[in-house]
Amino acid sequence: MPVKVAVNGSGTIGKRIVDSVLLNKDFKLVGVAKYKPDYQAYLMIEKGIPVFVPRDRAGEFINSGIEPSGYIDYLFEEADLIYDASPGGKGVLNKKIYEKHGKPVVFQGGEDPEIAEISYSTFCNYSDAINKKNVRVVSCNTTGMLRLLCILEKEYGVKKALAVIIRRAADPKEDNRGPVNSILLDPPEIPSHHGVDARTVAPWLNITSAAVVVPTTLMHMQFIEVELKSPVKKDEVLEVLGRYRRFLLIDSARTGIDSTSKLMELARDAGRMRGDIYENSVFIDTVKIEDTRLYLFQGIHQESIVIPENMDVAYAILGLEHDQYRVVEKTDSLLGVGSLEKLIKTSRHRLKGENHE
Ligand SMILES: NC(=O)C1=CN([C@@H]2O[C@H](COP(=O)(O)OP(=O)(O)OC[C@H]3O[C@@H](n4cnc5c(N)ncnc54)[C@H](O)[C@@H]3O)[C@@H](O)[C@H]2O)C=CC1
Ligand SMILES: O=C(OP(=O)(O)O)[C@H](O)COP(=O)(O)O
Repeated sequence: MPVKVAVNGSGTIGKRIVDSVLLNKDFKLVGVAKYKPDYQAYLMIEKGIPVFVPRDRAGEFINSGIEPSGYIDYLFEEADLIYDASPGGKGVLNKKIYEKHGKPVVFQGGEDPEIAEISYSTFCNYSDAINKKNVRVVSCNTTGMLRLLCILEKEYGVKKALAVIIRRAADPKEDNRGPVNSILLDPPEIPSHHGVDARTVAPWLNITSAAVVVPTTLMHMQFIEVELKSPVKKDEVLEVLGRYRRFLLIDSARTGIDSTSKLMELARDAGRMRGDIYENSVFIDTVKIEDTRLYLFQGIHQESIVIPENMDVAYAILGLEHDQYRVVEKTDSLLGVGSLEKLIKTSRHRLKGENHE
């Protein structure tokens, strides 16, 4: 029997969770909670997705020509698992409603860590999430940092890390946010919330982070410096990251991809849904090793990077699978994680005139 899933909120993250649930035969989407009768609601109805609405707003939907499938409380009652994809800070209010229904919930990174029993990132603490009632998937930048740092910890041990994060100002749809022509310290002190948040998942991690916001909507960019417990070679590190499909290794010299805009174009040209990049985009020419010290730049597509982890965590919460690697394999194959890597490698071989048959 597939697990019945409800999604509360259908903005940047919620709509992507909906699509990942629809791809997965282990899950059945009961429906989505919508709060405004906007074009997104029409689109969902067109796609056959049941839309549930607040009791006091049902009239607005019906007057706009949208026939809801029911009220939101019914959606939560029917579900085995709820995804909260509400605007940051609203999840804590929603939690009181979820508690009445007694269903497990996946919260997002815009909530405070206290909202859930644990904060989560698959490569760091999958097994801690098994059979938990409430789990919080950390935010996009923290997810990108933790994927890298938890793998490096496992392979080499991490002594210390620094993350300097160049944040996108807003998502592409958010025409109400700035800054314009500015570089904003976010916050105007060190550390930024990212390092602190990473330690809610990986308390062993000695990390400092700093962040600025710049006027772009496409992606975040992170400069990471890590001091490892043992010396490494660049090829070894790249081989390790390559084993995990959630890293897209970009060879800028050969592919010409040296910016977030070219990365986005690659994803769109490759036919990724919405042009999403679920992987950490690691620029391999920036991977520099000095004995035990490693430096690199990685691009993080904020709209989609947390979707694989949101999918993985359902298997842990519901106790469906105890082996994180089997879960990652399933999620990655459903979302096509790793497919861009193949594309880049193939074109690289073609550039070198090698036979890739
Ligand atoms: N947008 C991003 O780059 C990322 C966002 N996150 C986190 O994901 C969460 C959702 O963010 P976005 O999708 O960007 O927000 P969003 O603003 O794009 O979407 C939020 C959705 O929730 C709906 N909503 C409004 N009131 C609600 C309520 N009381 N309960 C449930 N839903 C309600 C809105 O109508 C909208 O559809 C936040 O915690 C955010 O911090 C995490 C990673 C990346
Ligand atoms: O979770 C995010 O960023 P973060 O990891 O820097 O906190 C998302 O890009 C949301 O950021 P926002 O709070 O600027 O909308």
